[in-house]
Amino acid sequence: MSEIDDRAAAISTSELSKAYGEVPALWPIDLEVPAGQRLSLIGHNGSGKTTLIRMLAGVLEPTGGTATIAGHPIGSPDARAAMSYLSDQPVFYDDLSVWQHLEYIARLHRTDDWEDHASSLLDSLGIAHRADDLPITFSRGLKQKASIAIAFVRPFDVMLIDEPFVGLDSAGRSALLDLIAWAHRDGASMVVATHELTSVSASDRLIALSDGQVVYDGAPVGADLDLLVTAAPPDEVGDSIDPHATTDTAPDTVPDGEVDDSDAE
Ligand SMILES: Nc1ncnc2c1ncn2[C@@H]1O[C@H](COP(=O)(O)OP(=O)(O)OP(=O)(O)O)[C@@H](O)[C@H]1O
Repeated sequence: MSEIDDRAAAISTSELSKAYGEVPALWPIDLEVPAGQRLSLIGHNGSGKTTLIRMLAGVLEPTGGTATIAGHPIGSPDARAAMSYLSDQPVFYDDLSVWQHLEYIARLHRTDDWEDHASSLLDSLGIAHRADDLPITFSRGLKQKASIAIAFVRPFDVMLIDEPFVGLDSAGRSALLDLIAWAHRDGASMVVATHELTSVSASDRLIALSDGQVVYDGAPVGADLDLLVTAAPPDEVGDSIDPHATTDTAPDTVPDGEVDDSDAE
């Protein structure tokens, strides 16, 4: 018998949307991700995955709608405290080593006994020997590994992960999959946007986006992943896809000439 999880939903959105100028990047989406769920987000290039993740992370202003993380409005201090965000574009402080990044983030989130956890993260990612180096001097893959360690060193209820496998060697990929599985087993909600379709089957749930609209929301098992990443938006979707309900109106408030407004954390 499964235990009842009475925590607030990991993610809840109501008509959350984003447009750039007159172009909708994400149509209004109503999404409920229960606490503890492991969700994979797939879709073709430009389908809206990063847009959704960045709005949830509180680093990109929505055009319309609302959303919460662990019951807290996105962008609020409580939402940031509950959520760890692993961006697709690693950003580091110029003058901090990997270890100093880990210490800074752990202390910022008042993490006790972080050193052992930090050491084991660096070991599992194979970068313990680079702990005292500046991550800004790293290769793309090493930066990604440092960024993964930083995301996992602090406590979180929800982790938002965008394209985490880019640049990773097979050992790094496998270490990351282990970390995601470990955090999920520990009760965290994991949302992973990815083109790495082989990683999807371990999820509880799969959502596919196409041109900013949900074209599939269901179990990963049995889903035709190759078809889903090339699927047209709902009004053109074929019978083999189970389209999820979306609104058929474009985002209502469209700011003029808006550009992506952040990488700031
Ligand atoms: N700063 C921006 N200004 C204008 N349009 C943007 C901006 N950022 C994203 N877009 C557009 O929003 C749409 C969704 O982009 P998004 O980055 O969310 O896609 P994605 O699914 O993450 O793509 P990829 O798989 O290539 O990472 C695309 O059409 C993209 O061109």
